[in-house]
Amino acid sequence: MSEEMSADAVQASASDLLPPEELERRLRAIGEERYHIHHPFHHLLHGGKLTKPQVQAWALNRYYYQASIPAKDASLLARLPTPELRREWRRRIVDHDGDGVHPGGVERWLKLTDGLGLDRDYVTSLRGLLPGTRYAVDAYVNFVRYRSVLEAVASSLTEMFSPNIISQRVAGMLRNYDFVSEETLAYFTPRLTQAPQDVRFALAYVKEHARTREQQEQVMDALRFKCDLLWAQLDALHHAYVAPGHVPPGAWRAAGAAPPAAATASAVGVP
Ligand SMILES: O=C(O)c1cc(C(=O)O)c2c(n1)C(=O)C(=O)c1cc(C(=O)O)[nH]c1-2
Repeated sequence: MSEEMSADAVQASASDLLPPEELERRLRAIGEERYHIHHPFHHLLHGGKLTKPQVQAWALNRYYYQASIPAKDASLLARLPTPELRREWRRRIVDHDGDGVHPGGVERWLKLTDGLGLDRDYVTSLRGLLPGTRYAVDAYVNFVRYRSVLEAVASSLTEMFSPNIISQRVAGMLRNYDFVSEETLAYFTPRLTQAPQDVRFALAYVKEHARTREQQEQVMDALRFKCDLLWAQLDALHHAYVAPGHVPPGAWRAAGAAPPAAATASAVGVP
């Protein structure tokens, strides 16, 4: 009997709507736990522990994230029901794509890959991407395309935590690497003001539009999903370029790096 009652109590609390401030508190707690600021690759990057080719690999792979953001925002824009919402979301696309006069984030990211000595045509061809990068980024674009508008908006909320990671990354990289400069890292400067603006809107939206406990859970799950896909991108980089150093066939390798074992074997006639 008492067991049944406690099951009922659990059921009742699961269906209780959280006050919006409590939803926000839980969202922030998800970031505290799961954001990629805790990933070992991030610590190596800003701590100056990576070689230039490893930093090049990061920039090359992350280009795909940057280039895909406006595509995911455009697919959401098409589903937004009011001019006010569309105007807000359109601003994000301009932030990334530029307006034809002022460069946007994608172009600024290419300044970073240029500055690191990567060939622009090769970067934008996406030929050197890690499979893990491709799958993680595509999962984000598809999530936004196929889930509810509420979940799609919620999945952008990792930006609540991005000013911290960006500040740490930029300060650390400028201090620790002689091959980067303020100019090559200029991508990040506008993000420090754009991200909080994006977040103000997205957070207010989910707090207002998650009207059932189930929807609030969906919002939290969307943020977990997004944290995971950012994490998975750094996992892929770490596995390929730090340890154990298994670069997948076809993925970018530093000039002069050893070819894959299979290629070496076949070159000397070993089956
Ligand atoms: O540097 C970072 O670690 C980082 C993280 C994130 C994020 O948390 O999703 C974004 C960005 N940067 C970023 O530059 C950016 O334009 C961006 C857009 C979005 C989004 O989900 O719409 N996230 C992020």
